[in-house]
Amino acid sequence: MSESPVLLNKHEVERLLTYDDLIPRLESVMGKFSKRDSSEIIQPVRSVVPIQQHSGFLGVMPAYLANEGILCTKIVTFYQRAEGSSLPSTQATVLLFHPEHGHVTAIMDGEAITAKRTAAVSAISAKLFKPALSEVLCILGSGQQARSHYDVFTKLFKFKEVRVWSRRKEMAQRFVNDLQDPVTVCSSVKEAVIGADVIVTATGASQPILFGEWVKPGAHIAAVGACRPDWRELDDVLMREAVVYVDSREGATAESGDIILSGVCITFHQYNIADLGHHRHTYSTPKSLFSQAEVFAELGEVLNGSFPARREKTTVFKSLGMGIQDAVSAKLVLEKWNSEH
Ligand SMILES: NC(=O)C1=CN([C@@H]2O[C@H](COP(=O)(O)OP(=O)(O)OC[C@H]3O[C@@H](n4cnc5c(N)ncnc54)[C@H](O)[C@@H]3O)[C@@H](O)[C@H]2O)C=CC1
Ligand SMILES: O=C([O-])C1=[NH+]CCC1
Repeated sequence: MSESPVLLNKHEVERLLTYDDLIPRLESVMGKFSKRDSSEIIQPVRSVVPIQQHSGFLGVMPAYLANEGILCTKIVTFYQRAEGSSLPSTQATVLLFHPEHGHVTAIMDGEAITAKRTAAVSAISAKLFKPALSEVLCILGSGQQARSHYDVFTKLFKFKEVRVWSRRKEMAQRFVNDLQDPVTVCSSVKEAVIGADVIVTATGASQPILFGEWVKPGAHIAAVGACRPDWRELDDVLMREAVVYVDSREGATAESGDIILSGVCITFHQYNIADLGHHRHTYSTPKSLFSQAEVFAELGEVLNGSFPARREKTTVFKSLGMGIQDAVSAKLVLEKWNSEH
């Protein structure tokens, strides 16, 4: 009979998962994923069940990494919370399985994994795409992701100034009060982003909050929120002017409102020639005046050398989150735990 699974709470996962260990594993797995070798990695696009009555979603994120012997799934819920709600908007549990026998080997908190792996992947994007001279970091949002992004970005890079903006100024102030180093609290998004070299968007917004006209040419944007096809954080100007990188092309096509909606401007009608008394033919005019923002490459395609990092341009890394990122994180946590027991 199989042994009982190891159970690890948020505190344990937070303690065991370090950015120094995590970043090289994420770089390696994302590079491999982008080679699309299904004998090595299988990761379908996340299945999402809307919880309409409560403005929430349940997502299931499985992944199998054959060569590393990792079989995993994360189960995550995410909600659009009312302003001032004390409930977390993202909650998750990660399960590791024995790939050969199929039983569960570990059940662990997924909130810490989600916060750290997402921020670590954004930091990898910044390593590759941020301008060589990056002095100002701007974080939009003041929740869990904002905090993990602050932690890893200030650990890996040296900024002269860090700015934060949140919907309610007191939330940005509370965020800053928890930190050791000085951070500027901004009253508007515009004030926060003007002149910034690196911008993190980590909000629950469903309409654009970051406008291209405010963004310094050559800046890098790590866009973490807007994980639904009808949600956005970034406007059309920014999406069309920037070189756009994504974590997974399939995920971006299915889930990123910033990409999917970026071209939809004017919709023309379809009409049927039979209406005009001729033979029956359906004619349709172009659906939109502008074409959609193009995805230039996956982060993994840059990591594995198939595409360049266009650091000289304004760049957007559109992150949606991937099961493989959770899988390598969970494996790392379990390895560390095993080494202590
Ligand atoms: N790309 C990825 O892999 C992941 C993305 N996410 C997404 O990142 C975003 C942030 O997640 P958490 O930090 O966990 O949430 P959180 O609830 O801890 O923080 C959300 C922040 O967004 C702000 N916000 C909410 N609605 C807003 C609006 N309409 N306009 C402007 N600001 C608004 C809140 O005031 C708060 O500062 C969410 O959209 C979440 O779905 C979360 C996990 C992974
Ligand atoms: O990757 C992830 O866990 C999530 N992305 C959007 C909400 C949760």
